[in-house]
Amino acid sequence: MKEYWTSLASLLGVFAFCQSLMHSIFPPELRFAFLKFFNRVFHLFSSYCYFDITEIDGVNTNELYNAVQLYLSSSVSIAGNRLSLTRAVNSSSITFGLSNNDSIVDTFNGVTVLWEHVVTQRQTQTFAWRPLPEEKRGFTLRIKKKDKTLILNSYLDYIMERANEIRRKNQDRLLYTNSRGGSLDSRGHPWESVPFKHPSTFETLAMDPLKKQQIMDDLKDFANGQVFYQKTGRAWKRGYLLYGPPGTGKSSMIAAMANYLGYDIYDLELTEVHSNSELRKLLMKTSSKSIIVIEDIDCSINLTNRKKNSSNVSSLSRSYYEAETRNGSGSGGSGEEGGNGNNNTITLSGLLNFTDGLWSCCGSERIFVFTTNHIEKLDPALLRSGRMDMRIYMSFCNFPSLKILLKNYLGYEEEDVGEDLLKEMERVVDKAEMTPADVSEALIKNRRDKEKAIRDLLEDLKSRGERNVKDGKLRGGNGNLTELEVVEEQEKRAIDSQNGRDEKDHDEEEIELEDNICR
Ligand SMILES: Nc1ncnc2c1ncn2[C@@H]1O[C@H](COP(=O)(O)OP(=O)(O)OP(=O)(O)O)[C@@H](O)[C@H]1O
Ligand SMILES: [Mg+2]
Repeated sequence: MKEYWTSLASLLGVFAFCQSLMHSIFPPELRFAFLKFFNRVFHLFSSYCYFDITEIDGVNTNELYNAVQLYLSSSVSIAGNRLSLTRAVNSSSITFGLSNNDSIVDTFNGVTVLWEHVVTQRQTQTFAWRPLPEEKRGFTLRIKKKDKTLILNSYLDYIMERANEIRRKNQDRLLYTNSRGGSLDSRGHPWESVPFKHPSTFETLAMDPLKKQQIMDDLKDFANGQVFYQKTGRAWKRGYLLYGPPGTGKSSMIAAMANYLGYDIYDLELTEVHSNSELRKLLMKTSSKSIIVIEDIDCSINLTNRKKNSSNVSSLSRSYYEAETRNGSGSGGSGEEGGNGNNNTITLSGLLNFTDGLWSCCGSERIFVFTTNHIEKLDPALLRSGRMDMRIYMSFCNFPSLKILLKNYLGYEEEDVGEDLLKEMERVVDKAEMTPADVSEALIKNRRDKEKAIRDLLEDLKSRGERNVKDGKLRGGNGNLTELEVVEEQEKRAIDSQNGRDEKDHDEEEIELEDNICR
């Protein structure tokens, strides 16, 4: 051991001597050339190669630098003992990072690499369009030469992907709206955004637990389904239709979906969109991993009459034709649209293209959610599978939902309520047809006195149930209208109206055809 130290000291001594000799004998240019040469020889024989990832590339920020910083933050937070902490704008969490000139080892597919965070003082401020930071920051990646192909092909991609995930997790999600009408912001963006902080989650959502689990599984399958969608040649998107009476949790469900998947929400206000092409532009400006929501689709716009009375143009193509000519003239709707006196120039075809056509694939991993209180009013074209992959009926408060609400608002488990009261509630809850919103209100009102809250709620449930039976609102021998019956009834009505419309459309088309032939 002693010998080893002696030889190392003598080697260093020789090196120092050579250096001082160089300083005294050789001019700086020669010294620099020698060092460069020495460096080259060293790299030639070294088994490592190095990659520099600087923070600023020319005058642009290097995205890879930010990605590496974020990526390393996930491993540094566990391993490092001197860390830098940052908190980004729009973020409610803190990110750990490597301190200046610190290094860390990472392993990828069995290959070990070394990252060094290099910070040096910027020497002179060269001319730049924007002031550069005083410090020059960058990462140096050291890898074995034999691993170069693997690293360059997949490691850096992996880092970018992981960084995006971390960014999404750390950053507050955004809620976008197009309420500014067709006007653009200074960056040419048609959407305005605010941080999205809705507290609704699947845990707080009152609905049948089995149905809830089904929806959660469906969402997870979708989010993890990149390979599946690619393999089957389908666009990576999914449509959900939420329907049911007001106050049954449709909007809360959307918030829960966004919180569950970590997606942004685009709340599309159809009445603010003036044409099909504007709709397309809005779609193009949405990001992937997002939920595009059209609430109360039956009220937003008259979308039921896809085919309209027309003189000499096929009605379906007419709706396209109308939209396009109006776009061409640049007007916001001249009044002849659809022949229904409605100034809005969006057509059902435009909307279907938005969710379903080629344009819908200009991003990926997107969910479309439509909500309505009246499924029977919707055009069947909107309901067909592929467009609405899942139709979810949000029902009046039933017993499983009631138990969830009691837990949410009073912190009560079943045993806290008491067996008799619980049975009584179970007996009356379906007949009462109270929405979860009504039940929530009743519980919030008395949340300081939990027993009173339960008593009042039970009274409320009973009196509403009796009233419903008396008014003949409920059907069946015992006056019970089951949730299944409600769903069946609504869907049947929707399908009936589809058949009716199809027949009517068919007749109209035949008349049109005859007219055209005569002409
Ligand atoms: N299923 C539910 N689970 C938990 N809370 C609910 C549920 N349904 C309604 N609520 C409560 O009632 C309020 C209103 O619900 P929400 O806005 O989600 O209903 P909605 O179905 O979207 O109504 P509308 O059809 O009028 O838009 C929510 O703030 C929530 O607190
Ligand atoms: Mg709503």
